[in-house]
Amino acid sequence: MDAIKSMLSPLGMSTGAIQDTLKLVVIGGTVETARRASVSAWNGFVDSFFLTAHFSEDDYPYDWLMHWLSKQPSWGRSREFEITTRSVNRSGLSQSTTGDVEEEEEEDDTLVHGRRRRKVQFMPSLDTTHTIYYRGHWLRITRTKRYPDYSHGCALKISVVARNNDILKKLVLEAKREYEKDAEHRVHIFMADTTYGCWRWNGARQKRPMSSIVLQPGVKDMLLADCKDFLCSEEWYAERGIPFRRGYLLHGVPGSGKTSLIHSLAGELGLDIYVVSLSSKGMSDNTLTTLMGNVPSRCILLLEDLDAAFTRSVSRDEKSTGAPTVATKDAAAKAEESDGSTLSLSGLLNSLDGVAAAEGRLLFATTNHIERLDPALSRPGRMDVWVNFTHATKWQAEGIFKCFFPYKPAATPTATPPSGATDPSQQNLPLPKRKAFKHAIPLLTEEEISELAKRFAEAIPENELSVAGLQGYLLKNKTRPRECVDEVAEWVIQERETREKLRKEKAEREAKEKKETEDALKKEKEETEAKEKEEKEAKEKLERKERAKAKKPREAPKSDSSTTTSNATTESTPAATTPPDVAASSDSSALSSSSEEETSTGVDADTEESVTSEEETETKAAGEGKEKWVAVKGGAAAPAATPAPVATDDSAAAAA
Ligand SMILES: Nc1ncnc2c1ncn2[C@@H]1O[C@H](COP(=O)(O)OP(=O)(O)OP(=O)(O)O)[C@@H](O)[C@H]1O
Repeated sequence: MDAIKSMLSPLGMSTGAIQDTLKLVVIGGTVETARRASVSAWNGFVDSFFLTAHFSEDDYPYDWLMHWLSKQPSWGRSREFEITTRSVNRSGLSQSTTGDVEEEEEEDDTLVHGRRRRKVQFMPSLDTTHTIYYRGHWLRITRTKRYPDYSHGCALKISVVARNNDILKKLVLEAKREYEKDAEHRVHIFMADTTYGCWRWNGARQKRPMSSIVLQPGVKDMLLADCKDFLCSEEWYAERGIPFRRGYLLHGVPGSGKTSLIHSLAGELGLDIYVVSLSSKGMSDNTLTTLMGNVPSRCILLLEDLDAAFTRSVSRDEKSTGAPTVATKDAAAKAEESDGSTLSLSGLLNSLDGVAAAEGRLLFATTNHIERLDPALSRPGRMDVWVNFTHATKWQAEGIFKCFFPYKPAATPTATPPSGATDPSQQNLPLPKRKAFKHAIPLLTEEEISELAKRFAEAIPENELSVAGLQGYLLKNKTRPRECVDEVAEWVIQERETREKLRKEKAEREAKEKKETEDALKKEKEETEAKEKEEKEAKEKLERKERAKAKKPREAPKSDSSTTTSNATTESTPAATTPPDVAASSDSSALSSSSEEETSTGVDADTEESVTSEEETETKAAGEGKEKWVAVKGGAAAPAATPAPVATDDSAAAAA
């Protein structure tokens, strides 16, 4: 210290201030060291005594626990929140604090300016540790972000002081049970993410009752029974060494209920739906194989619009065969370049039943054009059950009418359904009990609704209109059942007219497009031919020039000797030796020299003659012409004009 003092004294600093600074540094350092030591001791304690479980947002247990936590009163008392109006877990169930939003929940069904009022939800904020008491243990719960730069990718960490992990198992099982109980009215949809080759949760939809799907008698029951039978026959398949997979191909006209049936089946069987669009951007064999390998064992895997996978066409043109024509091959190549899609048929087949393909899933594929499918794709083993969907039959029309108009509940409920209507979709639906019915629908008796449904069905032509079309008409008239039946014949006529008009427009459009394509092709052909002709001519010229060049040195001595005699003779030499092609190729120079001569001599015909025709030139070189040339040039402006033909020849030779 004395040494420091003696060192600093010449600088004029007070030793008291230095001492105080040093003391502060020492004290600060000690405190920080103590803090760090205590943190690491605590972490060591936690690590050695706490059991810690991690839950990733990508997986179901995270959802179960978030749902379970949202119901815990202690979670509700937490002092730090994020506020959101979005559903925060896969079930779409509210992630709300208890108490705070009950009032909001009561108003859930009210509409404000025609829109459903949004529910505000409170979410536990990130990186905050919450403590919850559960079955005699204190749970420390922290929600963290796995990738700070991305909005997705949260994780949950739960630590508890316990001797074994029984308490955590109980917690997860309880959370799962509660989640499934609350989510039993929903179907979860997952979409394929081709960029990362993974599945993304896309939403949870209300289950659709099977009775709301109207198909020909027996079809729904057959499918449902087949799916149920498959799901409980794992051992049977294993014993026989058959891969535990089943495929269903739903094909037929658009708007006939293919997708709706799959949704409904998923609800009935309690399965989630994993949707792959094979024509989506970036889809490749590898991505598809990874995706297919990652579907859970019990689920519905849906391949939509199977026929569009390889034509890469978004159009569902009925006339198109889907066969890879030359044009479509080019288009496919271009599409491949632009969207990076490299899916091949063999890649698809491998992903469906290769070694890496998942087992236990129900594969559903839909297509509007079964004739376009490769037989390998639709063979048994890949597609075991085929169902054809047609336009609406009278039976379907009657069923869908009954689904739309509920009847007035009778004082004594009628136990027996109308004769021949064992299918629930052919039974009149009673008024919904759960909520007050908001639409002003005149309530008719069951008999009247049945009667109206029959009349409605009679007016609908068999196998001509889509069920989706009928649904659209009924939706427009959902509060007018009687008028709906009275006006249906008129609607059918209108529909036919509209379809006819659309068909004509389409035909015209196609004819126009065809003509445009043909014109474009014709023009292209003409252009190509003209170009080829030009090239051919240029080539010929070039050959002639080369020939001329080769000829020139042989005649050179002649001209040399003539130069000694007169200028005129010198001029005549190139004219005589210039082959016609050279003359033609150097038209411009010839013309320019001619015009020069023209101005100087007023005679050009002879000059042109001298450079345009081989025969003439040769004749002239031999006799008369030569004389004529000499006479013109020599007479008027021989010295000035002398270089012109030479220059012409030179430039032609230079060009050659
Ligand atoms: N058989 C049916 N029973 C009840 N509703 C149906 C039926 N067919 C179609 N619909 C109704 O029509 C609409 C379209 O049906 P859906 O999407 O299931 O048809 P799709 O055959 O899958 O059509 P696409 O081939 O164009 O995908 C849905 O709203 C559905 O309610």
